[in-house]
Amino acid sequence: MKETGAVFFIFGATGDLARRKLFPAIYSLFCEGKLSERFAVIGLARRPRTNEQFREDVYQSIDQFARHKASKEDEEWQNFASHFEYMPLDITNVDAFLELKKTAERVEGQFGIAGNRLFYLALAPELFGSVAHHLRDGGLLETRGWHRLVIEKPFGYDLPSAENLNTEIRKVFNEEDIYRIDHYLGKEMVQNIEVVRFANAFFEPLWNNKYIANIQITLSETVGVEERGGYYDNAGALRDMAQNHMLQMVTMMAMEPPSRLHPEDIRDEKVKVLRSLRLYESPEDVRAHVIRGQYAEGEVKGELKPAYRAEDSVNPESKTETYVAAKVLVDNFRWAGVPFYVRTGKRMPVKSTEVVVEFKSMPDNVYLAKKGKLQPNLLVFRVNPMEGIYIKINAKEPGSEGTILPVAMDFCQSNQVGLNTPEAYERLLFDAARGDSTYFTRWDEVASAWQFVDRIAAAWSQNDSDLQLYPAGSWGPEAADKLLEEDGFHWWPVNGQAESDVVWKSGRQS
Ligand SMILES: NC(=O)C1=CN([C@@H]2O[C@H](COP(=O)(O)OP(=O)(O)OC[C@H]3O[C@@H](n4cnc5c(N)ncnc54)[C@H](OP(=O)(O)O)[C@@H]3O)[C@@H](O)[C@H]2O)C=CC1
Ligand SMILES: O=C1O[C@H](COP(=O)(O)O)[C@@H](O)[C@H](O)[C@H]1O
Repeated sequence: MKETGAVFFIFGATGDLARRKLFPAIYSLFCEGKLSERFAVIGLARRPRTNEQFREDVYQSIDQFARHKASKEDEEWQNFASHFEYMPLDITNVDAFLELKKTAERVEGQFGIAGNRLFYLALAPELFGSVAHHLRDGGLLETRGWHRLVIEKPFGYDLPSAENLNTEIRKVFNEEDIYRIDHYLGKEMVQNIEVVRFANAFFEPLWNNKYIANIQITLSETVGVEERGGYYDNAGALRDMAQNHMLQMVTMMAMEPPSRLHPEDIRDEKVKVLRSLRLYESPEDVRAHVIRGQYAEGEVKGELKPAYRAEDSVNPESKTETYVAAKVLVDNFRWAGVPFYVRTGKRMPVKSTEVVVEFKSMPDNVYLAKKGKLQPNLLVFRVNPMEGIYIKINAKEPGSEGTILPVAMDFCQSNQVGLNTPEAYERLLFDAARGDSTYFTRWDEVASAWQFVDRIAAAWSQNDSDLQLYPAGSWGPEAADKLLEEDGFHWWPVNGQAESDVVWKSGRQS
């Protein structure tokens, strides 16, 4: 990409995603020398903007959200900004795409770009299909370089709508040129799961139902629906987080080692996991294994927050879930009998993404006869906000006669490797531009995930009496705790909460 350059077409350039994630990501790539001088960004949306106004918008977004700071006076900033152009365009109007073609050719001439084009759809999903057709009909796919389509989630509303969307897009783009974003796959520690699993002799041999009791995945957020009430009230936590991010994290934890580090080999292994998910058989089965909740008024970090139903653009009688927890089973040789407990919710007490692997306890042995608390070993991937790995083991209490204490080995990547690791969108944009689709979801993954989720949605649509309200700032409905208690487990605290039993941290005795 660096040699031949590329034009990034950002559809939805005046929107929230572009402002918070995409412009800052492009700026970081620029600052780190990952873009050559041969790049240009064409921002596209309906509202009028001059190039100067657009560059000011980009500056503000970088000032607020980028990890590299910019100064308007700096030559570097001015150089960067000169690569940005804006063109007002209504996606529903095919003639506008003929105009866009001319703009693209002019910009490519100006920066010496050889015809590579990356079309990023930061748009409402209902517009995805028509953009693909209009790109073709407007002649934007006629250059000699590559043409890639980056699509935001959600990819469809259910399996049939996802199939329709896919059919439309595939009329124009080949599967290998479609990059379906799941930004969790761009997170450093999610990518690290593979490495920790497959590059460490003391994990891989234990990574199966003989040694692992359960796996817990938590994606908790303190925010509510913010300005996205209209979208969210239709989607809910199941479609917004579980169908994509949550199930993708299950695949990273459960997949077999790929035969080669090739995108298709890795995605082949991930899709096998999705196909092995046990589908809930009936509405009763769903009710027994999937818990849904919706936040009511409550305090988060000492601040009173309104109920979900009082949020902007949300139906005041909405039955949409803002929390979902489930017991998921992966029916294959490695994972038979190991529950994956997953949960995600808005307005939780902390923002945290964590994966906890709980190992089976040692059989009754001489140490159990001693006074102490033998706890299961835990391996924790801390994805967000701090990045790191935490391992909990049992050890002798110093100075005692064999009393056992749980101790922690805590590798905090943010402290030890350095803060400021690339944001997910930086990695994913860079990968899309260089043609690496490893951390994008292939169509068969999307389809299998919908197949699993559709059973839940269908059961929920029949009867909503199981929707439980939870106060904002709590950990969600109690039924989610019972889900684990019935199996003799409990949720492990996230973000290092309740670590009073930990005596060693970062390898030092405290
Ligand atoms: N925001 C986020 O945090 C996340 C967003 N996403 C996904 O990213 C996508 C974009 O989300 P977000 O940025 O929040 O949405 P916004 O509503 O903030 O932005 C939508 C953009 O689309 C443009 N647009 C709407 N209709 C048209 C049209 N007919 N022709 C041209 N442009 C149009 C709007 O500009 P204008 O009105 O000027 O035309 C605006 O720039 C969605 O698919 C969303 O699900 C995914 C994960 C997180
Ligand atoms: O895709 C989405 O993700 C965000 C949470 O992302 P994170 O990187 O901050 O953990 C969520 O708020 C949003 O509802 C959802 O659409």
